[in-house]
Amino acid sequence: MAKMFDTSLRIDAAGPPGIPIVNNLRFLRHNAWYALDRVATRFPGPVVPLTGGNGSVVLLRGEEGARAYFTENDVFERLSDGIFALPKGRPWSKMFDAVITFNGDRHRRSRRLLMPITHKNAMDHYATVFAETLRRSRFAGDDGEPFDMAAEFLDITRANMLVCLLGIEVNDANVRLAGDVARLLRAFQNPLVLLFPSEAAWTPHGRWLRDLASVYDRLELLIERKRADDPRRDALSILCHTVDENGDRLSTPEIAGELHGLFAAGFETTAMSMTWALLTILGTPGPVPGTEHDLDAAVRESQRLLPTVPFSLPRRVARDIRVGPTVVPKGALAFAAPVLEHHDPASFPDPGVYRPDRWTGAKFSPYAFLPYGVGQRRCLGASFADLQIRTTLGLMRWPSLLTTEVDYVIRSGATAFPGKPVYVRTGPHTPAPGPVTGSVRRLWAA
Ligand code: HEM
Repeated sequence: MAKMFDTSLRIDAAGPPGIPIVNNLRFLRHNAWYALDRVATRFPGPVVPLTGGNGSVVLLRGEEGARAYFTENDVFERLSDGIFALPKGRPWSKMFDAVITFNGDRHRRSRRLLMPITHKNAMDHYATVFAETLRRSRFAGDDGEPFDMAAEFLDITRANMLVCLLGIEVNDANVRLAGDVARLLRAFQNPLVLLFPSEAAWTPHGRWLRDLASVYDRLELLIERKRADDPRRDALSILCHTVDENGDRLSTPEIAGELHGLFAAGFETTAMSMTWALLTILGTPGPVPGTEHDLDAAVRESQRLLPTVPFSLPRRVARDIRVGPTVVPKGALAFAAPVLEHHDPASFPDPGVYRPDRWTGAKFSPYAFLPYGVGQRRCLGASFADLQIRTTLGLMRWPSLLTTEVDYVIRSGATAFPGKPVYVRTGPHTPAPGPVTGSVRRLWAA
């Protein structure tokens, strides 16, 4: 914690001054919108000291800021254990042993050994699974009963992760395993789990450690079985049988950590990207996408307008670095904000307007459109997610939108969810819904 509140870090960025500690507390009291609404717009340069008055938490923005943030990986280091400086070597540490938290050579090695899971042969297999999962979903029914599209997409992506990532069928025990994996990370954000680290079985922390051990036991058992089995096209089998040109391979505990990370990074994000895409398609008057090209443009435009990961995963600044006129101090906690870049009128004229045709023949800077980040740390599952979104929406008969008041809520500081269920109905089409209202309109203006 101490590092996050290092209000002694000096920074000289043009913009209004502030009182260091008061501003740090004010920043924490608000949700992430605070940075957008109140702070970022008041600082003109590529470096925005989010806490005002000191350099403990900074936002890097614009072409110059985003380029430094996403390409200077040896300076902007991914945090290994969330934003809290937790002690190392504890039972939970294995949860952070994955490509998503590694830096330097360790990061490069993990990425190299994970890459085969997105090779073409595997992707062809995944596409077949995605189509089959959609066929079994409520989107393929026509009973006319309303259902929550976000919840249904979560079921769909969970099933796809079980079959494509772990290579196991969708049954009760495996769905429970997926739920337990997802809960581990959520529990880590519960202050009761973190602040009272008693290992007694009845405490939240003790329960969490027990759950953690049980999840990792199940994953390691699965890995051992896959190693003994013939190679197959699911990602876990590929990882178990991948040996690089130097004879290097991931060990069983390493694969378990990676599976946890891949699941945590890919399950809710993909479901919410599909939710925002379907919402913008159904909630915009006019024809729905009729061709692959139209759908691709609609998905990109929804990812631009309502990004599922509006703020990047935080980095710690490893040494002083100059970005534009400002020196970002060593020790600062740094963010980039794809949502701000996506709404920069210099890159996207009328940024609040949903306009899929802006993608036809257009070329945008890789630092302006960042749904998956960019550079050496770009989302490792981006092609898996893209294929899943386009296969699922591409094969769907469009339902009707019933809920039109939708809030854009950032949960756990990372993923944007609708605040409440968003109901749709399949079957014969009902009249077009009224205009969509709610806090999504702060980004989706017209
Ligand atoms: C639409 C769905 C998804 C979105 C919007 C998304 C977005 C992101 C973003 C923004 C980052 C961080 C980039 C950065 O801070 O530099 C990231 C990293 C990552 N994502 Fe995704 N992601 C999605 C799906 C997936 C899937 C399906 C998987 C796995 C199967 C996955 C695995 C990862 C991993 C492993 C990283 C860390 C990469 C590294 O640090 O080298 N993601 N993702």
